[in-house]
Amino acid sequence: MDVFKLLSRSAKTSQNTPVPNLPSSGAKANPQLWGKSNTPASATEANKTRKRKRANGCPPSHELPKELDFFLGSAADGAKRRRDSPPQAQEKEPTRASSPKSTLNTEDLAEEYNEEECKRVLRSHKLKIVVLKGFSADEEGEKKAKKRKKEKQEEKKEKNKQVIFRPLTSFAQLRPRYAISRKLAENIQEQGYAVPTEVQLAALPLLLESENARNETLQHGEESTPAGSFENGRIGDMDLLTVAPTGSGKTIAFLIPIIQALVAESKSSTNPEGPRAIILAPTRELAFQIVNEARKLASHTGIKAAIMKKGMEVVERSQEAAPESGGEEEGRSEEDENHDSDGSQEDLNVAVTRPKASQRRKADIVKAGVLVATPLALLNAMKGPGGKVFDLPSVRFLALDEADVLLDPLFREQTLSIWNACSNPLLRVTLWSATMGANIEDLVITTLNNRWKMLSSASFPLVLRRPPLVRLIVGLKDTAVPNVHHKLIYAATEQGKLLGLRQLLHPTSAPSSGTTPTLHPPFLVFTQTIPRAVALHSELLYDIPPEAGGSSRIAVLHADLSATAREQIMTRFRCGEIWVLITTDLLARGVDFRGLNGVVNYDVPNSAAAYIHRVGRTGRAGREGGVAVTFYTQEDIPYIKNVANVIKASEKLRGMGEGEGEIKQWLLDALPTPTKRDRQTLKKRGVEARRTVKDEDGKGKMRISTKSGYERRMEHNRKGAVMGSRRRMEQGVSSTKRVEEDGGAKLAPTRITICFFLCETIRLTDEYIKQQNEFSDTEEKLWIAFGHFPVDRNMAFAVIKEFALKRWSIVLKRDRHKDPDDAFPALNDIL
Ligand SMILES: Nc1ncnc2c1ncn2[C@@H]1O[C@H](COP(=O)(O)OP(=O)(O)OP(=O)(O)O)[C@@H](O)[C@H]1O
Repeated sequence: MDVFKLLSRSAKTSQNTPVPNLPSSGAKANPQLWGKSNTPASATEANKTRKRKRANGCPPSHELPKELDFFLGSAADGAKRRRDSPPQAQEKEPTRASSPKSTLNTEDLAEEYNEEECKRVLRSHKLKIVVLKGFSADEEGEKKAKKRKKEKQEEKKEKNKQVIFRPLTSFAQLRPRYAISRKLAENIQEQGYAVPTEVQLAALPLLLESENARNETLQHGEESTPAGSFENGRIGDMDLLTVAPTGSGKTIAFLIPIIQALVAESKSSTNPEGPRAIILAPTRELAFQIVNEARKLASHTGIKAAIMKKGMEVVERSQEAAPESGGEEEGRSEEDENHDSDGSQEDLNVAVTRPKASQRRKADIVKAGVLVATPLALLNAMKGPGGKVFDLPSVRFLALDEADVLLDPLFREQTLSIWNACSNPLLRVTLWSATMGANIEDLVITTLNNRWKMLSSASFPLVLRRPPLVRLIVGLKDTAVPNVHHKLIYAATEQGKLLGLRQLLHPTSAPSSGTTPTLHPPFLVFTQTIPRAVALHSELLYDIPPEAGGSSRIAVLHADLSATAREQIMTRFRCGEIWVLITTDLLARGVDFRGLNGVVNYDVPNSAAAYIHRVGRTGRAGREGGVAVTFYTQEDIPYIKNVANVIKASEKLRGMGEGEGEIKQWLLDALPTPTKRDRQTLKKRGVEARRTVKDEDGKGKMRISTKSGYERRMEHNRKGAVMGSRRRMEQGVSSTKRVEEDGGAKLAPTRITICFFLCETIRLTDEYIKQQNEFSDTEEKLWIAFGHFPVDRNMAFAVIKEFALKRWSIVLKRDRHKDPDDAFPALNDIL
C-alpha cells in the first residue's frame, strides 16, 4: 500500500516523486554520526584534512576496512604487522590466561596507540572525555558557584586532560579485548550491532576496562591501576556522566557493561541477594523498552532483567513489616513467567524480587539481577511502614537514563532517595542523556561528594581510592541530531497551525521546496497538554480517508490513559497500524521508534532540551531523511529563539554554511531573547494561552478547531436567532416563518413535558430515563427522578425556570405508575 498516495488522496504524486531515503526505509549500515564521511565540509577543510592525513601517514578513516579499524591502519609499524595478520589471529578467543589484565598492557599501547592517533580518532568522532574537576575528597566542603566557574575555564584550557584510551571500532573486538561472555557477544551480534556508534565507541571501553581494573584491584588487594588515573592508557574505576545525541545507542552502552559485570560476578562465590543493577527511567514506556533490550542482550547468560511493577518488593521484609499491597497485579508476575520459561538456565547470582506479602505464594519467588523502574514505582516498593526507605546494599550499578530529567525537581527527590539507598560502597553510577545542564552536573558532583564523605567516615576497607567522575560528551553538548531536517513555520494563530498540520497530512497540497524533504507518515505530533492532545485527535480523527484506514490510523497517547491502553497504542504504532500518533511530552524522551519519519511540534516545546528530545525521536542510529516541523504562533514569539538557536547549531553541525539552513540570521536577530525567568516560567507552565481552563467540575476543556473565536460567536448568534424565530413561530407570533438548517426545513423543540417520578436506585433511574426520554422536532420530554424523599422544591423550580426563561411551553406531569401522590407532597405544590 502506498501510504503517501493514500494520505494525499492523489494518484499522481507518488509516481512522479522520487522515493526519498526515509528513516522508515531501513537501517543504516553505519550508525555513526561523524568521522565516517568522506565529504569534507569545505575545500579548505578538505585540504587541511588531506595534509594532516599525509603528515600522519595514515589513510582517511573512510578508506579503512569495514571494522573502521583506524588504529590498526595507523602509523605504527607494529600496528601494520598486526593488520596484515589473518583476522582470526586478531580476534582470537580469549583464554583465562589472556584475562582482562593482559588485554590492555602498556606494550600493546605503545605499539598500537600513539597519543596523536587516539586524539585524531576522538576528534573525528567529536568525542570529549575529561575527568571532572572539583571532584576530590579535599575539596568537598567548598562552596561552588565561583569556584566551579573558574574550574570550568581551567578545564577548557587544559587540553592535555583529555582521556586517552583505546576506542572500540567494532563489536567483534569486545570479546578478545575485554573477555566479555561468549553468550553476550553472540547476543550483540544477533541484534545486528556491528559498528559501534560514537557513544559506544567511547563508553564501552571506558566502562568495561574500568570494571576489569576494579576486579583486579579487588582480587590482588592492591591498586595495580590507580583508580582515576589514566596513566599509560589504563583506566581505573569510575563513575560516568555521558551526554550523547538522541538515538545514538546509549541504552546498549550502559547495558553491555552491566550485564558483563553481573555475568563475571556470577562466577565468583559471593552471590548477594537483591537486585545488583538498577536502571531508572522517567516513563513506563522507556522502562519497558530498556528491559526488553536488556532481556535480548542477557538472553541465556543467566542474568535476568525485570521491570518494577506494582505489587513487587525489592527488599526482603517480614510479613508484618510489609506495607499493604494495593497492587493491581493478578496472578503470577512477569518475572515468574521468565523464570519458568527459562528454568534450565543457571540462576546464579540473580536477585530476589518478590510480590508483596499479601500476594506472595510459594511459587512466587522471582529473580532478577537487573531491575528497570521509574523512580516512583521503585521508591514505593522500597518504603516500609512509616515511609522509611529500605537500603539496597546489593546494588552495585545504578544507571540513570535521561539523567537530567530524573534529577530535575519533578523526580529529584525520588531519584536521590533511591541513589542514597544504594548503600554498597562499591556502587558505580552512570548518568546518560542527550542534554545535561550545568546545574545537573553540579548536583551529581555534590551527591557524589556527600556520599564519599559518608563512606570515608565509615571507613570501608574495600574503597582504596575515590573513583573519579568522568564526563563523556559526544558532538556538541545540548544540540539536536544533525541528520534531521528542521522546519520552523510561523502559523500566526491556532487556526493557522491546524491548517498547517492538515497540509502535512495531505502533502500534495504543499509540494516540498527544494532540498527539504516532505514529512511522511509515520510521525508523532506533540502538544503541550493532555486536553490539547485529545482535542487535536478528535479534530483530525476523520482526516485520513477510509481507503487508507480512516480513523484507525490516527491515535492519541497520554498519561491519563490506562497502562493497557498505552501499551496497545505503542504496539500498534510500532507495527505500523497507526500512522499519526498525537501525544504529549510523555513520549518525548528515550522512546525508540526506529522507522519514525518525522516529528511535528504542534505546540512549541517548553525548553530547548525538550525540543532536542522531541525531534530526536526521528533520525535514530544515524538514519537520514527525518523531518522535524515546529509551528509557532504570536504567543510563542517571546520564547521561540531557544528553539531557533538549537536548529541553527544542529545545521552547523551538519555542515551547512551561513544562510543555507532553515534559520536565517535576520530571524535570529529579530527574535527577542527570553530572560531566565521567562525560560523558567515556560518550562514550568508552558505557554499560558494554551493552558487548560478548568470548568466547574474541575475538568479541563480544550477546543482545537479551524474556526476562530469570532467565527464561533457569530455562528452561535446565528443559531440563537434561528431558535428565536422558531419559538415565535411555534407560539404563533410568526406562524408563517420557517427556518432552514442543515439543508432542510426543521423545527427546533420549544415545548417540554417534565415528568417527576420516584425511583429506587440511581442506576435504575439512569436506565429509566434513557428509556423514557423522548425527543421530537417540536417537543422534548424530560424526566426528573426523585428518590424516596419529598421533591426538592428548589431543584424542580430551577429546572422549570430554565425552560420558562427560554419561553418554552411547559407541561408538568407525574409518572402515574411510580409516583403515588402521598410520596410527593411538595410536588403537588409545584404542580
Ligand atoms: N551500534 C549500533 N548499530 C546499529 N544500530 C544501533 C547501534 N546502537 C544502537 N542502535 C539502535 O539505535 C536506536 C537508538 O538507540 P537508543 O534508544 O539506545 O538511543 P539513545 O541514545 O538512548 O536515544 P535517546 O537519547 O533518545 O534515549 C535503537 O533502535 C538501537 O537498536
